[in-house]
Amino acid sequence: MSFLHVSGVSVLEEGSTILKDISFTQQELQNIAIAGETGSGKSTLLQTIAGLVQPASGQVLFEGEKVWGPHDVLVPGHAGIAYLSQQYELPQFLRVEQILKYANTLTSGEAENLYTICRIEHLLKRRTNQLSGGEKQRIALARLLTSSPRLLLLDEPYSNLDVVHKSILKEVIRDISNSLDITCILISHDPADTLSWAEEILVMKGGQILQKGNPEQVYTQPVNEYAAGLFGKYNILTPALAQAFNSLTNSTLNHYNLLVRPEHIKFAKDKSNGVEGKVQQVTYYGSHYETEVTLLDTLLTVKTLKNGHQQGDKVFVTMVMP
Ligand SMILES: Nc1ncnc2c1ncn2[C@@H]1O[C@H](COP(=O)(O)OP(=O)(O)OP(=O)(O)O)[C@@H](O)[C@H]1O
Repeated sequence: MSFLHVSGVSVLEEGSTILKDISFTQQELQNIAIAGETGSGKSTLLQTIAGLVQPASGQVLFEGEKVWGPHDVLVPGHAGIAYLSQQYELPQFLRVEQILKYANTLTSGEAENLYTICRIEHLLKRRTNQLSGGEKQRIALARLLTSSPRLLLLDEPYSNLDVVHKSILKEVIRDISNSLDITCILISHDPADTLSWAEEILVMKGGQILQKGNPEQVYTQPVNEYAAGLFGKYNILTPALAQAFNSLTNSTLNHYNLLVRPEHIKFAKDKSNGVEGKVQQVTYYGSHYETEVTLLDTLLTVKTLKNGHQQGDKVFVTMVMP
């Protein structure tokens, strides 16, 4: 039995199809991330899993039992599933400890442990109007977790957070899985959040799952330009360039490999191991350089740690298979 089994879920709103035939499974403690452009249906999918949106067809099974939609039950939602919305709200001007006390069904030891995991022990005496956005969000999260859910759905938790609060929240989310044994599904626009955290990534477009795979698969073998673009810069190899690289590297590029990440393009010593090109521009990004090179009428981006080139240089370029 899967922990979560979503099968053939479609959602209609105002006559439009918002989700179309979504199916996937999640094992307990498996980290799943959802990526996709704005309006691709990510939030609607999480809300349907949580029992907050009614599917027109298909079903969600959580721990083997059907999650009923809002049309089927008096109080929408499922006791074992918590959904942290992008628009979470905290009551105004109350002390944090009061807010948490109302929701709390934990023993005092369990509650203390939860506040430590959420990094909010030092905030309990504050009023909600004396908190930063990141602190408010961790309190909203702690409040959800006081009901001891087994599945936590995080809807873009990192948007609007500065670097410091984002890195605190990343640690909190890891501890929630590791120490509290809560399984998570997370939506994020930032590839750095999803690639480093997820065991499986669902790529959504137009209400459908376009690609499903582990981070290495979706990063190095995107099914199309849309999927490639969600996880960073990419080059498109023309058939002529693919053929030239094939003969240099003794490999056979299939259609997946025609979308190539800049770090998989390398400079070579001479024409015996590289295709001749001309440097158009070198840009510094702090952690690396990106060099734009034209070769065989195609503009490619090469990512390197050091820079040894300038505009107009003749260079030789090859490819490493990811
Ligand atoms: N209740 C509703 N009635 C009508 N249309 C809706 C409703 N809820 C969502 N939609 C539409 O469904 C589509 C998917 O919305 P959803 O919020 O799930 O996308 P998303 O991928 O989460 O977007 P974002 O990244 O901007 O949050 C959008 O075009 C949205 O306008």
